[in-house]
Amino acid sequence: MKLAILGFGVVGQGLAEILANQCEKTRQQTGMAPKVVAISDFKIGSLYDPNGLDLDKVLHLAATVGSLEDYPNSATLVRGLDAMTTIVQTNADVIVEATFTDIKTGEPAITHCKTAFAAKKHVVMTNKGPIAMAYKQLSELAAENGVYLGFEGTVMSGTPALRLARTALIGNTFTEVNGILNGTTNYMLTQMEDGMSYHDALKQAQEKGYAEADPTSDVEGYDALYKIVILANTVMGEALTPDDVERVGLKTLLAAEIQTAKQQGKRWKMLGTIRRTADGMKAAVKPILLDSSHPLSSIDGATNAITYSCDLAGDITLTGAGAGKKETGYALLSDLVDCHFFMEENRKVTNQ
Ligand SMILES: NC(=O)C1=CN([C@@H]2O[C@H](COP(=O)(O)OP(=O)(O)OC[C@H]3O[C@@H](n4cnc5c(N)ncnc54)[C@H](OP(=O)(O)O)[C@@H]3O)[C@@H](O)[C@H]2O)C=CC1
Ligand SMILES: N[C@@H](CC=O)C(=O)O
Repeated sequence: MKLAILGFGVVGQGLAEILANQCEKTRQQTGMAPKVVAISDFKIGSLYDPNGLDLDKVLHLAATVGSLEDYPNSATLVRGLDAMTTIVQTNADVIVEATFTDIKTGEPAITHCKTAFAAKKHVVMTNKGPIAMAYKQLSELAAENGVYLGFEGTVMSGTPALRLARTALIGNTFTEVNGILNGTTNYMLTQMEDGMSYHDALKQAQEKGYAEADPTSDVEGYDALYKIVILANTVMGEALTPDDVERVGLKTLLAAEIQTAKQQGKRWKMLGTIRRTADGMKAAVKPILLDSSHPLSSIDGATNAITYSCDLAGDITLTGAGAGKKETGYALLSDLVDCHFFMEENRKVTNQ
């Protein structure tokens, strides 16, 4: 399995660290042996070696100088390829899409996916744009081209919110889904309850790698809105679009309201909701005041939680990290394992 990583920020480096240091167990359990052949990043630079890159050297340069310029030259090393050229011209068979989530168009990541599929390459991604804006089209294109499309990390990072619903809970109809789906705002709300200012709480969330490159996406609720759209499309089988979701940002809440609620044993949470109603699907992302008895009221910090209301299995709540370097890197690893099994299955069928 030869990987090209597009976007080498928090998440791309998170995956690379796991592959460099903690992948042996996965190899023993699954037989998967991934090799990173290319990295393409606006900020840190781009490298391609068809024989594989030395991840220890790459990660050291990223951590110390923030640039790949000093990576040692070799006869096979190519520098400076942009994302599209990396997809088309390298020998990678799996594209890892970890670039910027554009909340208006989903581009250029949608084009990255389409280009990869046309070149018969698999895609795993944490970028929410393509799945929120174009899931149906992309999943059909992947199937037509016989390639894998993985997107577990787009909702709740390394906590398997999508895989749980799409595999373990199969056969249920989800009547309602409620979740705390944005780590940044939940972290901010938790800090603000203890008196921290909005700006300091946001700054900390950014420093910890939770926030989007443009944190407006987090605080105005667009990031959670995208996740609601992804859940509706991929888990509930409903073709919801971003325009169908009511959205209210965190800024509408005053710091005093947050602290007063806490003194009354209540908590404000940015809640994402999708409900099947007699009038169709109703979806929203907004701050809601929860009683302490509510199953989502105790969720602190960058932790996320989701409750699936299932017609057969009842209410099932899953809690775990909603953002973070290692956690989101792990989400990509879990998709790579799934992709490895998909590739193995294809190989068996081809050899029959
Ligand atoms: N951080 C997290 O916990 C989570 C993040 N995600 C998603 O994963 C993706 C990556 O997030 P994260 O690593 O935190 O973001 P970062 O901003 O840390 O890293 C993204 C990197 O990609 C580069 N980049 C952007 N566009 C391109 C492009 N077209 N070609 C090459 N490089 C590009 C950026 O460069 P520059 O800065 O110069 O633009 C930056 O270096 C995002 O889509 C995010 O929504 C999903 C779940 C959790
Ligand atoms: N910015 C997002 C990162 C994961 O999707 C968040 O804070 O949850």
